[in-house]
Amino acid sequence: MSSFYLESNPTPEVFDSSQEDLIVTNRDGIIIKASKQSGAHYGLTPEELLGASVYDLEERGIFTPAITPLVMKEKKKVVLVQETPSGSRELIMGFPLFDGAGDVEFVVSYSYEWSELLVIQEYLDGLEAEMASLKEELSRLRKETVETSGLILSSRPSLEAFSTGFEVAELDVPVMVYGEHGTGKSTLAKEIHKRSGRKDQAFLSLDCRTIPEALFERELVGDGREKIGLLSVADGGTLYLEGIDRLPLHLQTRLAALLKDKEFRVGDGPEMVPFDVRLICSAEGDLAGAVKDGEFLCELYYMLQIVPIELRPLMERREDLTLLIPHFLEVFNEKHARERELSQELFDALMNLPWPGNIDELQNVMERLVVSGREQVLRPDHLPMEYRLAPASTLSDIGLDGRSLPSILESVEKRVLKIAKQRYGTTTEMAKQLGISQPSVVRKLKKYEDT
Ligand SMILES: Nc1ncnc2c1ncn2[C@@H]1O[C@H](COP(=O)(O)OP(=O)(O)OP(=O)(O)O)[C@@H](O)[C@H]1O
Repeated sequence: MSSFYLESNPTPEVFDSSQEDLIVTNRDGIIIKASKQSGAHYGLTPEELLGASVYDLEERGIFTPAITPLVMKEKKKVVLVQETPSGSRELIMGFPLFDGAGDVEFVVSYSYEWSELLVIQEYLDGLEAEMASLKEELSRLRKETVETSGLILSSRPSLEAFSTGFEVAELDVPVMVYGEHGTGKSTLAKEIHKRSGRKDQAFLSLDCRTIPEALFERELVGDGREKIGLLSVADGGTLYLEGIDRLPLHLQTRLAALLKDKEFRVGDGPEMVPFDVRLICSAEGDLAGAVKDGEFLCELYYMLQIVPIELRPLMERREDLTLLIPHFLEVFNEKHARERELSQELFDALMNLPWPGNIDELQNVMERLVVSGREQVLRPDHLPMEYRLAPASTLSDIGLDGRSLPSILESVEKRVLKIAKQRYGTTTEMAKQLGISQPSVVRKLKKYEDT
């Protein structure tokens, strides 16, 4: 029941000055107030309406039908369409006004001419068309963001990783992407989505490394009020969970339950909402090892580890690096309207840096190079300070006086190891580049650690 209660006067001052078509009737159906605009649609003046009975007007075919009896009966707002004697159509809304005992004492009716509504309809149609074109634009933009053009896949490890991803893209199975920070895990996830049957739906990411624990579940399922969960927004699409290995155990349990049930409860409501989302996850660490150490839930591991793909560090993808350097030079030259070139020395230096931050780090250094200085040809000394390698030692730097050959060779070995560590980052790569075994590299590093 509507709750308009009548305090005293049902027809305040504002009613008399109203430009709208308003009529007030009492509970007997007698019109006790009629605004200046009322009656025009029925071919009557407001004065002719005042004191008339709506039942009479209905019988005379003027109000077809009258709204007051319906509001009296329903005791709530009623909306209907009237045919007027002139043949026009009116949309009428009637509201009850109640007395202190809760009975309908007056009925206020308000009418709009159909043609006015047509204007509103036209406006709504316009809005709808605008919405449709915005939706189209959004989906185009979404596709564009996902379409990461300019992929460089030249080394065997990256070719293998991406082609596995492309092969399984169409299969509706979870994918687990392993790799260090900045190796291209989210790029691969987007490529898989783009090539899957879900490509026209959303691709959303959630970074498990940075999301506060207390917000994780709310982020996924929403709160039933203002927050819509990712599982709803990405329904039919793909959800990329970054750094799943950093998710605390109790949230892993929650995630496993959600994935098992394929439905969730929003807020405190009784309703269970099903979802259909393909998961792609990434991890920097070794998940199998984490399972063994009791740090990763075995059940969740088996749910996610269907297609594991590994992206190797950039340092082990030299063929990619050779192309990524000129690629980013071109990208940033264009972005900053520069025409920088790389000297061969700088190119060699870039090729020999260890890039622990992988492609992200390379990208950052390339942008810094392009925007720094004024010279067109960039040299190694244009590199940010922390990337400039100490000049290679020459034998003349090594003190020979009074030293035995083994002691001099040890000094040389120590320097070589220091540079190799800086350049290649991992002991595996150092071993590969220096042509010795990895345990031998570890042993030598240990030997020179304290000297
Ligand atoms: N094969 C590639 N060719 C060209 N650019 C690439 C390639 N792979 C990744 N990139 C670019 O490298 C940057 C890092 O990639 P991405 O964000 O996918 O790495 P990530 O492993 O997901 O990083 P993080 O662990 O920090 O989330 C991005 O700017 C991306 O566009």
